[in-house]
Amino acid sequence: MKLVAVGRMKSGPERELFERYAVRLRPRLELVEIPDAKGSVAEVRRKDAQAILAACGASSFVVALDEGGARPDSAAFAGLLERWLGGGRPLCFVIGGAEGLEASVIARADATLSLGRLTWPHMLVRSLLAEQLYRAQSILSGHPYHREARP
Ligand SMILES: C[S@@+](CC[C@H](N)C(=O)[O-])C[C@H]1O[C@@H](n2cnc3c(N)ncnc32)[C@H](O)[C@@H]1O
Repeated sequence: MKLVAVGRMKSGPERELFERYAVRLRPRLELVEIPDAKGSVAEVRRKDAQAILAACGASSFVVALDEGGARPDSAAFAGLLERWLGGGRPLCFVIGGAEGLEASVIARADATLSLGRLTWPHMLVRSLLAEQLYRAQSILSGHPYHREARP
């Protein structure tokens, strides 16, 4: 699995939180960071989009993290992840930068994923995604990390 994300994560609490979950993931999660682009909002989004889609590759199953995307609960996300991994195409998650994702990325994406309607800082989205991937993996393997306590 690959995570293509805009910006470089410095060492510190955000990186530690991401790595806490990322190191436990199987298959491994390869992080590909796209350097911040310069220019107008439209230019930044276009440059980001080109770099993101090139990093994912033409044959990948692309999942774009987007506030307006699909909102599965964690159990449903685990089911989706199982299906995506079993689909035979390289799986590539995508997180935009401060200016967000260009519409071309959403259009190219094979699936979208929302972490709720609130806007999260893009560096934090990496950690949230890594945690949900770990939770999904735990659900699929029957590991007690995920507790289904709601009635
Ligand atoms: C700071 S946000 C960009 C906000 C920007 N104004 C926009 O309209 O997209 C940076 C990236 O984090 C991700 N992101 C932020 N909040 C999210 C959420 N609630 N669900 C899914 N992805 C989110 C998206 O990939 C977004 O492109």
